[in-house]
Amino acid sequence: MTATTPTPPTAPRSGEWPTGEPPPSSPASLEVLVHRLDPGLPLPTYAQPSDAGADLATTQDVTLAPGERAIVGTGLSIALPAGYAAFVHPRSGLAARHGLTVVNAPGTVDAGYRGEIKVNLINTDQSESITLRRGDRVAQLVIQRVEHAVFREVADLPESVRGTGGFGSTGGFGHSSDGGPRREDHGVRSRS
Ligand SMILES: O=c1ccn([C@H]2C[C@H](O)[C@@H](COP(=O)(O)OP(=O)(O)OP(=O)(O)O)O2)c(=O)[nH]1
Repeated sequence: MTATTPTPPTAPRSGEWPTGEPPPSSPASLEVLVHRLDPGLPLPTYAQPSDAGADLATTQDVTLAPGERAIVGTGLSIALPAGYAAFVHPRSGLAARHGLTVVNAPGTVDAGYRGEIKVNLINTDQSESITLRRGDRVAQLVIQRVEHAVFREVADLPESVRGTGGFGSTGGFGHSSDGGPRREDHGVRSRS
């Protein structure tokens, strides 16, 4: 038998997928058990093969007045493998067009949760109501691996470049690294 010499990997060019191949058109798949509490509604659906979020539909009609919240059902319960969580995110289009978002974005669905996935919606528009009909796609579910930390208490933490600088410590709207004058946000006030 002739020994084959393994082909050395070619170094990826800048911007290229590391193997030299085009990137996969869809992410690696994970089997997630799903139970339809409302068989009239679809399973979570990825609108495009490479989407991170699978759309979730509301089980009920609801009208949200400006500033109003509502918890809607999705008719779905799932069993995630241990080490995963699902996150209920808003849909960008509804947020941009109507101000519809998720109050607790992203909502966290724990691996052990077997109840119905619910969506806590809020209409942030100041003047327009929004009416959602049963079956409308109101949110998206992103499934991710999560780590469980082992919290090890120490007297001092290792140093870092940011250190203890928190909210706004790198400046206002201006870029902090371009050497130019920074546009600070002194004039910006949040409404109370
Ligand atoms: O947008 C969401 C967020 C949560 N849940 C469900 C799944 C989750 O596992 C459970 C509890 O959520 P979370 O832990 O965020 O809520 P909590 O207020 O901390 O409640 P708990 O004391 O039950 O942990 O509620 C949803 O259906 N939708």
